[in-house]
Amino acid sequence: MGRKFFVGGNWKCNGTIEEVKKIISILNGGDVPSSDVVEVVVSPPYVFLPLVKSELRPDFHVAAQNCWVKKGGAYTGEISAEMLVNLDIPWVIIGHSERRALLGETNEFVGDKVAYALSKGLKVIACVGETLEQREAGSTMEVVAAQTKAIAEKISDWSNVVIAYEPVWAIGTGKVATPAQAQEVHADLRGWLSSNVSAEVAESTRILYGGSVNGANCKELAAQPDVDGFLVGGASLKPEFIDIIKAAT
Ligand SMILES: CCCS(=O)(=O)CCC(=O)O
Repeated sequence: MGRKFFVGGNWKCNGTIEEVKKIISILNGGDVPSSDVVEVVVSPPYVFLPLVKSELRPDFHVAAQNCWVKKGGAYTGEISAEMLVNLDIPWVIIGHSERRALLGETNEFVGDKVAYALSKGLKVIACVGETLEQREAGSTMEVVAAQTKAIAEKISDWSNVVIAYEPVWAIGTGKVATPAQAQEVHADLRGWLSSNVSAEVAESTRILYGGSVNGANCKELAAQPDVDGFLVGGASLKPEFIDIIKAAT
């Protein structure tokens, strides 16, 4: 059985209710393949989660951009896994590079958060990826394997995990990995899963590409055998997000 194509939209915006409602309207009017062909999940800033959940078309789903885990009884004021469950928000993005770089989220902490979110019944988009310096040093796969290992050490059930490979140097920069670069890392990552987790997990786990995906480059990226979809930034706030969903193969 093939892996269902997955398109996530990460609405990293300082938006207003009016802007969010406009995006919802664009999505609700979009002519896209059925949910049997492509799984669509959009991730607004926390404050808009209930609004998007209530107004978004039923064949699209909602994710939070992070969740906090109860550590020593304190929350950071962000949204917790338990609150997402209470709000009936099924997905959460964990380990985004901006949190790793700016908030010091370590590989182990990301692994703990993935395990905790899964334990509460959430589905997780787990982000991994290297910086430009790490790529130029030739350590891309070493970095991505270590990030994935930290997750693999904390979970046993991968059925609710999607991995998003984000070359940090392509996020919000307009630089995009070439299809060959994306395919190489995705294939190596799938090989790592096969060797270190299981052939079944390697075969069934969707690996998304994220980093300046747009309506112009999505088709060629989607044609790569180990690219199972996208986690889209800026373009997910625009009508071209419908075109990216249509790139589903
Ligand atoms: C894997 C995360 C990708 S993302 O959500 O940061 C969007 C990347 C972009 O800005 O194009």
